[in-house]
Amino acid sequence: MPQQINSFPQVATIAGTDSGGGAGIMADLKTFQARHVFATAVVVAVTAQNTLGVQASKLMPQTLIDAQFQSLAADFQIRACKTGMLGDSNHVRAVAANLKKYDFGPIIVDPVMIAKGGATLLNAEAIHTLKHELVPLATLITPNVPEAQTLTGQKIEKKADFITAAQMLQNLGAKNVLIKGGHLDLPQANDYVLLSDHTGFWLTAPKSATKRTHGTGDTISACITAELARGADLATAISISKKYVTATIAHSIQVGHGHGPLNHWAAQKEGLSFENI
Ligand SMILES: Nc1ncnc2c1ncn2[C@@H]1O[C@H](COP(=O)(O)OP(=O)(O)O)[C@@H](O)[C@H]1O
Ligand SMILES: Cc1ncc(COP(=O)(O)OP(=O)(O)O)c(N)n1
Repeated sequence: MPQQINSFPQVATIAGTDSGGGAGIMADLKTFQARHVFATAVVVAVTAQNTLGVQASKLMPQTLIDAQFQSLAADFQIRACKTGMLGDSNHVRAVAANLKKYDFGPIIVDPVMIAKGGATLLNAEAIHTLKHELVPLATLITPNVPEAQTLTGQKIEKKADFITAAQMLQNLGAKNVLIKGGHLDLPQANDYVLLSDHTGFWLTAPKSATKRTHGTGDTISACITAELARGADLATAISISKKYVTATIAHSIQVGHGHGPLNHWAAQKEGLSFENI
């Protein structure tokens, strides 16, 4: 009898590494593993980083970016992918060109700009390039409040501002929008979702009083990528991912001396299976 080939959902992160293990590709890989998908990665940048900040970083040569995409496309069936730290204009352009060339399924664009410690992860010129060349390719864009404000010019303070900014991001070409509200000084972590059919909904969770939030944006976007690859519809993938990131923040682990990393085992710790968190 021929051996049955087990097709396992395969995903890709296209982003930067974090030597401290809390954010970027490292957070993505931990999330993918926890959410039962097979993780692959295109390394765009390498950072020397820990929970105290980014000490150094370097962007990969563009030929190596192209080669990594080619390697993945030649051997894997990538069902969904996400982008993170892209560094500069040329690298945003190179990633956009590869995402047009290869079908990696739904594209989740996390428009990472500044690390929690304040380091710039996307320069000013690259913001313009991202807005015009990568955002139009996005199945879903997942900015935090400062990133959404930068991309739209819309100040975000109250609920109506989230809705206006989300509509502006759709006008830039993103099909669906998730604006994450974790940066606002509120007792709740409120996020707003605007879907391609123009319906919107809020996601709300209690805000944990902790500074162990390094990699929250990476984790929620990686979880959405994983859930889409496993077959969920977008609204369900986003709702599951909000629950997952909330659990990883609420059950924090003591690692490092600054903005600590999340607990990617949190769902298991709560006795929640990967299907029903
Ligand atoms: N202290 C917190 N407690 C609970 N949820 C949080 C907390 N901080 C952020 N979140 C949630 O984590 C996700 C990402 O957070 P946010 O800080 O807004 O974006 P980013 O990590 O990209 O800067 C969002 O769902 C947000 O609501
Ligand atoms: C390589 C790399 N990518 C992304 C980030 C951003 O992480 P962080 O500052 O914790 O913010 P969120 O992931 O929560 O948006 C990074 N620091 N390094």
